Amino acid sequence: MSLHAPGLFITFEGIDGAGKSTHLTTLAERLRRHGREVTVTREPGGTPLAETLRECLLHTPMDALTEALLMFAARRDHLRQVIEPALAAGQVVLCDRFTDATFAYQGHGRGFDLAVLRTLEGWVQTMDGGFRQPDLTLWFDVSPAVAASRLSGARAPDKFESEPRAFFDRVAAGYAQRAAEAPQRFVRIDAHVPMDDVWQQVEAACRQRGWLS
Ligand SMILES: Nc1ncnc2c1ncn2[C@@H]1O[C@H](COP(=O)(O)OP(=O)(O)O)[C@@H](O)[C@H]1O
Ligand SMILES: Cc1cn([C@H]2C[C@H](O)[C@@H](COP(=O)(O)OP(=O)(O)O)O2)c(=O)[nH]c1=O
Repeated sequence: MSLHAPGLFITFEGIDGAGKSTHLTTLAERLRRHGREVTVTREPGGTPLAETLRECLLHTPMDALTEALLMFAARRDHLRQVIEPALAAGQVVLCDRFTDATFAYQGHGRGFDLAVLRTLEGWVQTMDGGFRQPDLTLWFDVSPAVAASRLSGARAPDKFESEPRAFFDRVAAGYAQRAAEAPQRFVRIDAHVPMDDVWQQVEAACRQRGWLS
């Protein structure tokens, strides 16, 4: 019999300014109070190598294939060094973005070939124990106009946040498509509403699965 609860892999997705980081922090606190060990991490990033790649990805212009390859290279290192060991130890891994972001941003935002992304997803997420996908993806769905108003003045925009509104319209449509393709993995969170109401939806998704009481 396992000595600890099974690991859980929960990803947070949505356009910049949707409220992912805010609610990831709250969920981490709640799960810890509920007795779980929680690893909080992010993509691109989460390991020294992946954080180095993040710096390039967020600030250096490059073509869409280069961007997709670096995203997946960072992801492979992150899976091997952080995510898989934490899951094997029975922890909850809360990850700010994962592969759905690559489909939404590089695929739909930049118009890069989705079939190539599917191939890369298959290679990169095949681990010793099988194909790794999140147990749950919380998709913070908010209109690009609302997200932009939340971000304005909040922080200096990076390469992606500097993209025009039309880019974020495509990214948002990309998330909707990924969610429609995997309805058992995705939960749509209506992120237009006040923070407390957003949190209620996150909490409900976790309670339904028995992860919070
Ligand atoms: N539901 C909400 N209503 C109003 N403001 C919000 C809401 N959720 C987050 N914010 C604010 O919007 C900004 C961006 O939130 P953040 O969690 O950093 O988004 P993301 O991680 O998705 O980019 C922050 O200033 C945050 O306080
Ligand atoms: C994981 C990932 C992120 N991104 C982009 C989306 C974000 O604009 C950016 C960094 O994500 P994020 O950490 O959410 O930025 P911030 O710290 O400013 O909130 O990287 C991709 O384009 N593809 C990906 O696969």
